Amino acid sequence: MKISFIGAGSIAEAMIAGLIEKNICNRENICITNRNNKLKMTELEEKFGISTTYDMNELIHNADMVIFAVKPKDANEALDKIRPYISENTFFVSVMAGISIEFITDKLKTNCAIARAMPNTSASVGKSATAITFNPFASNRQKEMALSIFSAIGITEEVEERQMDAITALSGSGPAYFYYMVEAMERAAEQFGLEKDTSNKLIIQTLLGAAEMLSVSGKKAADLRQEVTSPGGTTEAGISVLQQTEMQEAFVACIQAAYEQSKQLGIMYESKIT
Ligand SMILES: NC(=O)C1=CN([C@@H]2O[C@H](COP(=O)(O)OP(=O)(O)OC[C@H]3O[C@@H](n4cnc5c(N)ncnc54)[C@H](OP(=O)(O)O)[C@@H]3O)[C@@H](O)[C@H]2O)C=CC1
Ligand SMILES: O=C(O)[C@@H]1CCC=N1
Repeated sequence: MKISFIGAGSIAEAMIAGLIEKNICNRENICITNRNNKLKMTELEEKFGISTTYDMNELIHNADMVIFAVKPKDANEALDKIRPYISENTFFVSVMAGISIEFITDKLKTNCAIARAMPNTSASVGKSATAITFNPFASNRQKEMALSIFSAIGITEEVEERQMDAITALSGSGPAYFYYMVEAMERAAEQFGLEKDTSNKLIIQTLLGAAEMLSVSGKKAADLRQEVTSPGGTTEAGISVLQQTEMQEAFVACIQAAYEQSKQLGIMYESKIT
């Protein structure tokens, strides 16, 4: 199988790391390009043993899947660049936030198979939570291929395209919310004068353990929280501060803002169709 990437940033690199770890295809059959950052190309060649090229024909020709991973603001220019190399046989997989399949179809001017996917950077360790949707030109074989590739680097849910902005806000951006919370825990640990290595290990294991409990216990988050919260105890004292500061409301507003921004990215950059 040949998988090509257009865009060599955070998400492409996370996906490649995960795909290589799972031995999905020969390293040389993963090919990648970026706009002009040659240093990054060399770095990726050395790190992963994958192929790099600025020749769009080489990149797209015979690729079973072309994964499009540029920023929404660069979509117009990048789609213009690759249009001459796209045919009805191309399977185009966009991971861009906010940008619709309709926009991509209009830009590519070809009835090729298109998937819109939203993975996250935990793909790098095989733990992405990916949502995916397909246009009507995607064959069963192409759908199965995309599902198998994304499932190799995490879990995959097939969804309707109208759900993509919400999912982008929830699980696309999601890892960052947890990292942000960990940053706060690190600050607290530092203020207590705890040894950094020790506190980091404890924080990470706490996060992993809580995620595992949510995954396997079959209990709701609210019930698991109650189990930790002894009346008159430490957790109650801590959580009451989070309640006073309306932390849950802030979190909901955070995800709402990410959702609005995903919609806005579509409105902003799709209006520039040329
Ligand atoms: N980061 C994340 O967690 C996630 C990101 N996404 C989506 O993935 C996309 C990429 O995000 P991310 O990886 O963070 O972005 P980065 O900024 O890290 O990388 C963007 C890449 O696109 C390349 N690029 C820009 N213009 C062109 C062009 N005309 N032709 C070829 N390559 C080009 C850049 O090349 P150069 O460096 O040479 O300019 C760079 O390699 C976005 O649309 C984002 O919404 C989706 C899920 C998660
Ligand atoms: O922040 C962003 O726009 C991208 C999309 C989801 C995660 N990162």
